[in-house]
Amino acid sequence: MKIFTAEQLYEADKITIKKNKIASSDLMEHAATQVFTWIHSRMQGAPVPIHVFCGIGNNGGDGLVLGRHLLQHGYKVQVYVVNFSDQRSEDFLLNYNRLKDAECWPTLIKGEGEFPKITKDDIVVDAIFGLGLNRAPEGWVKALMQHVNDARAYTIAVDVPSGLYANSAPDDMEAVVHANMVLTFQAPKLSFFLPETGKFLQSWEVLDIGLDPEYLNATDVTMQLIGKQEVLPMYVPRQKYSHKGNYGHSLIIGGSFGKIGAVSLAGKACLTTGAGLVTAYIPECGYEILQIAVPEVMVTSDPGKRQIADIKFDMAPTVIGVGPGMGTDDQTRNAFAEFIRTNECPLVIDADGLNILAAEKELLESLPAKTVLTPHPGELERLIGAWTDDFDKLEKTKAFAKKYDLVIVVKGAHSVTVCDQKLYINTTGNPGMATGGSGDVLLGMITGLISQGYDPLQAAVFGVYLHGRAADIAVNDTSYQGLLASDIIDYIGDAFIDLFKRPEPPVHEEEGKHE
Ligand SMILES: NC(=O)C1=CN([C@@H]2O[C@H](COP(=O)(O)OP(=O)(O)OC[C@H]3O[C@@H](n4cnc5c(N)ncnc54)[C@H](OP(=O)(O)O)[C@@H]3O)[C@@H](O)[C@H]2O)[C@@H](O)CC1
Ligand SMILES: Nc1ncnc2c1ncn2[C@@H]1O[C@H](COP(=O)(O)OP(=O)(O)O)[C@@H](O)[C@H]1O
Ligand SMILES: [K+]
Repeated sequence: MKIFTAEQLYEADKITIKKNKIASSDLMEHAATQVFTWIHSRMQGAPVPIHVFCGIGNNGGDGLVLGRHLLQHGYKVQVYVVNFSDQRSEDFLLNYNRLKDAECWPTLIKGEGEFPKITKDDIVVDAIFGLGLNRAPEGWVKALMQHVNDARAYTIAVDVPSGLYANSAPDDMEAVVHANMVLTFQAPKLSFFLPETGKFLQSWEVLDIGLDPEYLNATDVTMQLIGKQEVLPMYVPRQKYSHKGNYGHSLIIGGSFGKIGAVSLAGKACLTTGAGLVTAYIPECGYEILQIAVPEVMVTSDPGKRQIADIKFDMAPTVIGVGPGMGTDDQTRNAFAEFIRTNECPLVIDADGLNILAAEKELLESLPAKTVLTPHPGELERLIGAWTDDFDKLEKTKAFAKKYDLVIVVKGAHSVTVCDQKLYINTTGNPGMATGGSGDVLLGMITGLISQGYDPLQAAVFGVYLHGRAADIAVNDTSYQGLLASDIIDYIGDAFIDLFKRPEPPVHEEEGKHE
């Protein structure tokens, strides 16, 4: 799914109005009616008090339209105008008058003494600020937002939680509405997926408000949300007459005394994702451990007993995954540096491989084009330096990826793959994955996909998707707490099968009956 910037959405707005010869108020009516339908289909007329807070721009206008529909359907609704300015947008005014014609007089809020009482069993609709926010809300407006947050009522934000920008960090983290649900127009916004801003919402849904599909299809975006629809076209089926030689030979380099498990996880994940052959290159101490732990993986041992000391192997791998459990001992560091200087094979690098690269930045110049790096935030910071906020982090990662021609997977709740100035934001995965070893599994999976012929960007995007999806299926059996990295491997097969499952048809109230 495409993620548009606020500017692109404003442009789509204009084009839709012009092309369809409609008034902007028609678009507002349509958009806000979708919000109404969403709420109405869930509340079914329940007499729960609904507080609709409207700003004075078009986001507020949406709130007024919604208020009118709720009222006309008999809901217990109170509409407030958050009067932070005496200006009003044209469509706000139009809908203000329509609301009055429907015999509803919104309450004007002009200061702190005028905040309404909200209980936690009420419903709040936040239509204070939308995409037009251009500075931090201050004074009593900020206090009102905090009043809403303190009430802990179920809060539905229209388009965006007020105080949040679509594609930059809020100026004041205290001046943002916390939304249980965001009903966002036409496309999700980048800020929904980054840790510092995503925390302001629990869930989101896109409402199709009918913006011009031709414009939306033709407009190039630099950000994409990656779900099943996006990865399915990447999937390459297995051929009937193929043999293991068709699916590549992966080499996994890593491990040290006490951390052989990291290689065993990566090697097994690599095979389970479909690599034809996998060899592990590890220090001598891990030889028997690995042979016993994963019999399908072949093992070559390094001359170093407890850590890698000199990376030399007698084979021609299709791809090399390097770093898990490797350590950063001086000997290992020298061996890794020498390996990077002479290597020409495609690479996927994680963990200590990244730490050594961060300490010896000149090595970055020797990486093959489109080498995949999979840093967690700590490793990323060592590589690219500190950032001011999540958006700055992505900009810096883009610049770094461009400079060295890399594919970088910024790992997190929504892992973001960065390549050629574009962002691919993953939608699968869950907090159960915050457990030791899950990154090793990811390295193995991406390596396994490159081994089979996926290009590095596709391997990263598809690998991150499958990794998260496997964990999402696994937690049905394991719980979040009980999920281990090895469980993710056990469910990789289910994640592949799931690619071809259609969503269940909606169930009617009569249990078990499908439409
Ligand atoms: N795009 C679409 O497809 C469609 C969009 N629609 C809806 O329009 C929404 C965008 O509406 P919008 O442009 O009128 O901006 P909105 O967020 O209501 O408010 C801006 C107002 O607030 C002010 N202001 C800003 N920051 C401030 C601050 N910190 N503290 C105080 N004031 C501040 C600013 O004025 P200023 O003071 O800067 O002169 C301005 O008056 C969008 O999110 C969606 O809900 C749908 O109806 C139809 C289809
Ligand atoms: N809260 C979360 N939601 C979704 N995915 C997560 C979450 N926490 C961690 N992950 C995923 O788990 C993996 C953790 O990797 P990493 O930190 O390198 O772990 P380790 O070093 O223990 O192997 C990443 O792919 C990350 O995206
Ligand atoms: K809002």
